[in-house]
Amino acid sequence: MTQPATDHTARLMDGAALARRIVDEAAATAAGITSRTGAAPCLATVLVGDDPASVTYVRMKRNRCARAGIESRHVALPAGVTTAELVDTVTGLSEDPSVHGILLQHPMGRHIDERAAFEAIAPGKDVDGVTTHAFAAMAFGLPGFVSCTPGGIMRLLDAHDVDLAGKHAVVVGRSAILGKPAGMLLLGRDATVTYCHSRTRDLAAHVREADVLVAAVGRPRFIGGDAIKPGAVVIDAGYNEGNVGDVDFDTARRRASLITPVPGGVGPMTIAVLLSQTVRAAAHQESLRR
Ligand SMILES: Nc1nc2c(c(=O)[nH]1)N[C@@H](CN(C=O)c1ccc(C(=O)N[C@@H](CCC(=O)O)C(=O)O)cc1)CN2
Repeated sequence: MTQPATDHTARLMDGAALARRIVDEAAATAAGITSRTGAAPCLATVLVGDDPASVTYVRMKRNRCARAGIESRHVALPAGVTTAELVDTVTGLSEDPSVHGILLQHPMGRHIDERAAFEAIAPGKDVDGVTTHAFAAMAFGLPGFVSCTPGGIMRLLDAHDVDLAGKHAVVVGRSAILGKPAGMLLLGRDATVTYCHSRTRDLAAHVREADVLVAAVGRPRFIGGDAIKPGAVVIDAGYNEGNVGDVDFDTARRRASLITPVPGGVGPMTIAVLLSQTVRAAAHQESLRR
């Protein structure tokens, strides 16, 4: 993996192109389900409040669904909704046989118990991989739905033939739907995983040791390229305002062997995995009804 640190530019991992292929596959599966059952796979999207970034992400998800022949049923709740009301809404969708998958957009507001809200999603409809059930299955290496961004990261690594066994993967960030599951998935592929976070001492020293770096802190250009090990694979899962990642791309690409751009890297993969898992959920629910 060693590369000279000068006169070098990393190869881009084109998440947008790979996402298009995954969405095309999902569209073909959706078409089959629709012709067999007379009803398209259906994703319920639940949005609390009107945070502009969340509004945009949910709109993007619904647009991609429409293009893939997946119905999306949107539930917009006021910012002041209580946890109990949100749980009731999600429980109703979990019990509705015409809904195959549920997406509850995060963040939901500081007054909401997000864990309680996520846990109201029936495991079979948790196409966003946010429940304890999904996390445990993923951690044990059992089949199930994975959290979409970490799932997208793994698909990007596989598409670029990145061999993870024995490699040192450093995950910067420990959120329940990104950093933590990303580290577990890498561990499941025999990487040696270090988690770093806001209380980590001398972050740069850890980053320097990373063969594979996953940046998921949510702070623009937080990780400078100078700390990146020459030849490292750099996955930037940051989605900060202005489409800026967590890694300083211009300096990082001079040292990395492979790097995801922002935009066009991990972001589109997140949505592609959501659609792919939605049609899988619909196909599974259809098989149970036969
Ligand atoms: N319940 C969930 N909430 C959130 C998730 C999630 O997976 N499940 N992820 C993030 C944000 N997110 C999806 O919700 C997301 C972020 C960015 C993108 C994306 O495609 N970005 C583009 C650029 C955006 C643009 O063109 O405006 C890119 O990187 O190319 C998709 C999804 C938070 N919440």
